Amino acid sequence: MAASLRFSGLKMPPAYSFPKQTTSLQCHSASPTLLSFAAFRPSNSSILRNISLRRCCESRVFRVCCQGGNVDVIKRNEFEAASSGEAENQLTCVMKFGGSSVASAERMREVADLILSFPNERPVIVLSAMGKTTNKLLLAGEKAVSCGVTNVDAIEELNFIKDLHYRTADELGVERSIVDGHLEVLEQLLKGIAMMKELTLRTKDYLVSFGECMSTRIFAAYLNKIGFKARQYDAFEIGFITTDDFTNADILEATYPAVAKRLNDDWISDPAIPIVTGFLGKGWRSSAITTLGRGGSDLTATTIGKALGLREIQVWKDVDGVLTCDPNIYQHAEPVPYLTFEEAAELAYFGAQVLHPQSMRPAREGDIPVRVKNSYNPNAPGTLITRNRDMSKAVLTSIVLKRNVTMLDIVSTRMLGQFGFLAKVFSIFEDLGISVDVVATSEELDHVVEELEKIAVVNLLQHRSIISLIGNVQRSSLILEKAFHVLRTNGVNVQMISQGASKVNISLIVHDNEAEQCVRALHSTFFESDLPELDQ
Ligand SMILES: Nc1ncnc2c1ncn2[C@@H]1O[C@H](COP(=O)(O)OP(=O)(O)O)[C@@H](O)[C@H]1O
Ligand SMILES: N[C@@H](CC(=O)OP(=O)(O)O)C(=O)O
Repeated sequence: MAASLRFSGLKMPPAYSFPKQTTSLQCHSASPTLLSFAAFRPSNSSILRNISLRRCCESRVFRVCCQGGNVDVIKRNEFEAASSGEAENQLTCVMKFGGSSVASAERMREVADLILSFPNERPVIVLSAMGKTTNKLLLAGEKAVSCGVTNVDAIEELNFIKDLHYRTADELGVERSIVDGHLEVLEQLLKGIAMMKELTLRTKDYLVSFGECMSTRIFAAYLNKIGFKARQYDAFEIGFITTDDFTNADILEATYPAVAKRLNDDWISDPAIPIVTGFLGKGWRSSAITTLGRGGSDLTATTIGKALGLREIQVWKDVDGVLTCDPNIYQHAEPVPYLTFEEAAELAYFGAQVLHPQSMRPAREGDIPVRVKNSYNPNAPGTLITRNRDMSKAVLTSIVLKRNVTMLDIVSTRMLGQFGFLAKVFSIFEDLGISVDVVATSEELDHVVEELEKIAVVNLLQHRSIISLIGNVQRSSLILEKAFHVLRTNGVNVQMISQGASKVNISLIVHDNEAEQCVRALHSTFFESDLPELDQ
């Protein structure tokens, strides 16, 4: 079993023997100077080459990564003398490129140039499917359900996908055979769906997996062709173990040591840039391919970052970082330079498409900084997400809109405050498997309403939006004062307000048709005009 140990700088013992299979050690201190004496020495010099000492940027953390063996605390200069040159060979960071970054041969070339423009990095690369391939695969599957087996080869999306991948291989000068097999099996799978006239969640996950399996094969082949040794990995073959919740699986703990071992062992025995499929895993009971939910490649990247104890996780997108609001709603959205893991998680959870909702968890647990960068504009500084940041000047960080939410007004038919009423309400949602702040289909809601009407008067209000104000809730009075002033002058009636338990989020519910206008007005007030001094 791999272990991850953590010491506070002050409490760290002068010498300590770590258990075998230790993969990651972290030393935290309030003062960076205390850390100058904190370093580690392998008691067995044969494992020296698997050890590295790193200072995490922007945080006062030194991280020592090793692979098995006993390690003792020693003075930093001793460590440096002992390990000089050896740590040079470790994998250093993870770079994830989303669909928009690898949408064509030209984009793949640019991404390769970008990766190679960091000669000091030895990155693990995570790729999503090319462009809109995942959507096209799902559409092809839906069409296959009703089109009849003989018509499968005429499905427009199937032909689009074939053409895109063959053309990309041709333009990059790699063999078409790299994706031939996958495209053939994909067509067979669609025929199977047509035959069965059904598309289960399990089949959906297998179906969409072709996107990542092909993009990574093409990209790895291209890097090899231009002289940079790369090795393709299917995540479901290297230890990404998940729950069996098809289309929305969770990563299980066993993933971390398994992935670390496989990638480290291969890197040590035969170094080649690892190119890993994002988004995919293997169900622990079913052994079938699972997916981590839409946008799940971000989670693949942060999982690898934590597993290997890397210095940094980079997610490369088509925008200059996390922005102050969705640029599709308001074009004057600006990049947010710094975020905490908590803010980023909240932002993603409440619907900002830019990050997968679960992706911050491994980064936070491993205390690994996440940088959101623009692959179309690599010089832009992007957003740096870390455990802590200076909040002294922070008011609002970002405004997030989640549309098409249904609001349920539930009034107890029994005496107000009756014991167990809320517990009963939530158990109804739990029994029906519906997340309270996630959009449910009207069919599901019929069941909820039916059940709730046994204990309450229920009023169902559809076409609502949640506007989440992510920021410094120490300043909540100022935020609310400003927000309500803006909304009132725009004639908007707020239908509900709640402050998240995480204390970085205030949510307002408004009618769908007023929501975008609200976001724009709130953005102008909070980001385009002066706010009062924070100590007032
Ligand atoms: N607050 C936000 N900040 C940045 N981008 C956002 C935000 N809200 C929505 N987006 C959208 O998210 C997109 C980037 O996310 P995504 O499509 O998942 O990228 P990729 O496929 O490259 O991983 C942007 O193009 C932008 O349209
Ligand atoms: N291809 C998957 C996984 C993913 O993360 O994609 P992207 O990085 O392009 O959002 C999806 O479309 O959901």
